[in-house]
Amino acid sequence: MPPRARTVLYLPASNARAVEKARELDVDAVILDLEDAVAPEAKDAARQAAVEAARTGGFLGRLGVRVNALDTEWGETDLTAVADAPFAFVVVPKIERPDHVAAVSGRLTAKQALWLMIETPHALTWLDGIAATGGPLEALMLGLNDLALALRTGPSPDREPFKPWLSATVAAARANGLLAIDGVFNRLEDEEGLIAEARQGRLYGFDGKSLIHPKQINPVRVAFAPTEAEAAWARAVVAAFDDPANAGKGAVRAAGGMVERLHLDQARAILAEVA
Ligand SMILES: CC(C)(COP(=O)(O)OP(=O)(O)OC[C@H]1O[C@@H](n2cnc3c(N)ncnc32)[C@H](O)[C@@H]1OP(=O)(O)O)[C@@H](O)C(=O)NCCC(=O)NCCSC(=O)C[C@H](O)C(=O)O
Ligand SMILES: [Mg+2]
Repeated sequence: MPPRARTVLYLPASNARAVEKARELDVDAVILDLEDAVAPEAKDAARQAAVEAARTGGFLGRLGVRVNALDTEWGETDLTAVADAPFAFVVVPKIERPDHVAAVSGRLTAKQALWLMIETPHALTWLDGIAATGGPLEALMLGLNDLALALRTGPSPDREPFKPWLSATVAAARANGLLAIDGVFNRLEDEEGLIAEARQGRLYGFDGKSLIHPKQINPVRVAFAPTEAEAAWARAVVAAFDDPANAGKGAVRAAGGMVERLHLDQARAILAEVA
């Protein structure tokens, strides 16, 4: 079972204050960014700061690092440095094809998982092959800022142009036992919009969402947790199958509808999330 990843917080590894703050934040995962959040002139210092932060430890969430794309001048140095540090996972951006994944997988330590950003048109066309590469691969993360740019999509309140890719990413992740992490929400002051987008992501099947600010943590954690109605449904399903009158039945009545044993598994999964 992959680890919980409802709340995944990015921060620039070059921002010492944010790194310090991230240690006390109750998130499922923290990603120290070496890529887009770090200016070119700060790349070397950020890499060093990330490695030091990992060695010092003390983060409540699992600690990951996002390296620069492997075809940039920093990618190779980043990968060598972070593979030598105690990061639980390494995020690689701008992956385009399955053979790119194989080149990275062999560079990580046995304890490091690999998370891949799906954020280029090529990655969309190679999605199934990328997701099936196995090895240390643990998660697919959508990079919707880069995708919007590359696909030339326009703004849409409901992420209309991305809907096929939201579904395809979740399907590729599910088919390969991976986590599916939704993209970031850029509008820092729009909590209502953040909640709506997080709920949409959960509806599409994502395990969690990428975050860029501490104030996004709580709304997203709540949006990804089972609702009271879902928990009530799950309790009713479990109770129905526990009822001796239903012993040996595959399909029974519960919560006003028909449920089968597959729903019992779903109900147990929901109750495990509530706990
Ligand atoms: C977006 C920000 C630049 C905003 O910064 P700022 O206005 O300075 O923040 P605040 O003053 O509101 O900060 C309040 C306190 O919280 C700390 N803080 C802020 N952000 C973070 C964070 N992400 N993690 C931890 N702590 C954070 C501040 O230090 C303040 O602390 P204190 O001094 O104690 O009050 C900034 O939030 C930021 O840099 N966010 C992260 C940006 C980032 O990492 N981007 C890269 C990943 S997203 C991406 O690339 C998407 C993908 O690739 C795609 O293509 O879509
Ligand atoms: Mg990106």
